[in-house]
Amino acid sequence: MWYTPDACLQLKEHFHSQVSTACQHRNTGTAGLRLSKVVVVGDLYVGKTSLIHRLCKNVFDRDYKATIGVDFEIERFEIAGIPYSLQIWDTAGQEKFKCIASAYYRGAQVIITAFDLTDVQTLEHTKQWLQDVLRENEAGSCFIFLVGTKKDLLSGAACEQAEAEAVHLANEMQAEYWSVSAKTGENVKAFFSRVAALAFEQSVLQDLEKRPSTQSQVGDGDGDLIRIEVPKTQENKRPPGLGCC
Ligand SMILES: Nc1nc2c(ncn2[C@@H]2O[C@H](COP(=O)(O)OP(=O)(O)OP(=O)(O)O)[C@@H](O)[C@H]2O)c(=O)[nH]1
Ligand SMILES: [Mg+2]
Repeated sequence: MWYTPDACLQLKEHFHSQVSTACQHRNTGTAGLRLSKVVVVGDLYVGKTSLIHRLCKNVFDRDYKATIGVDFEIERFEIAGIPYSLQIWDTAGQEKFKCIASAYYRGAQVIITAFDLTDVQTLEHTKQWLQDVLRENEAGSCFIFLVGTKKDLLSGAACEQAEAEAVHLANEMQAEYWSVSAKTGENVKAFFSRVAALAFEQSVLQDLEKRPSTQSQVGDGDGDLIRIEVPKTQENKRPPGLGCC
């Protein structure tokens, strides 16, 4: 299993009843128009850029090109019939670029701490990466994921061992654990679809809370299964002056 109940913080299969009702009535307010900010951090060479490029461009490049500072991609999803987008910030793992990248940590709704499944040191460093991002955000306001990359390079006992250590650390970090391969694409869409679903639900709930109380009483107590489709089209935008030397 790519993620286990042990490693999963949100075991529920359904949206909050208010959210599913709001979706049925196409009454999700401005939530569908908003972008959720996702920040991806982790040591250099763990595969952050490769993971994002697999999702957004469906490509894999064997050659390493270090990210300089930060870069971002926007990926559109459709969740319970409502369009929803993630703005995914790809940060540099190299120490010398850390001060540039950390300027973009603020306002993260989702934090993805990535490590290389074949390099245990990169797992050990994820706690520090997480602390750095949390320092710039309100405590308890972010979904946290621990993601093991390069799953294609491990199998059998070595894989089980690495995953067990990761699940243990994920529990300490209050993070949900996933393992992925940018090379084969394994779990990449499933993982980001889950990220999008959780961010979407939170955004809709926040939107409903802001409305007058009579309007927010729309729940009928029944939830809908979370249904997500990753659309074929996407739009990639880059901030001026970023993502290049
Ligand atoms: N086999 C395998 N190699 C991978 C995978 N993901 C990334 N790589 C390779 O690992 C190297 C580093 O990948 P990047 O995505 O550039 O790493 P990064 O974390 O963005 O590195 P920085 O930008 O320096 O922080 C590249 O040579 C990739 O081809 C994977 O899933 N499987
Ligand atoms: Mg990179």
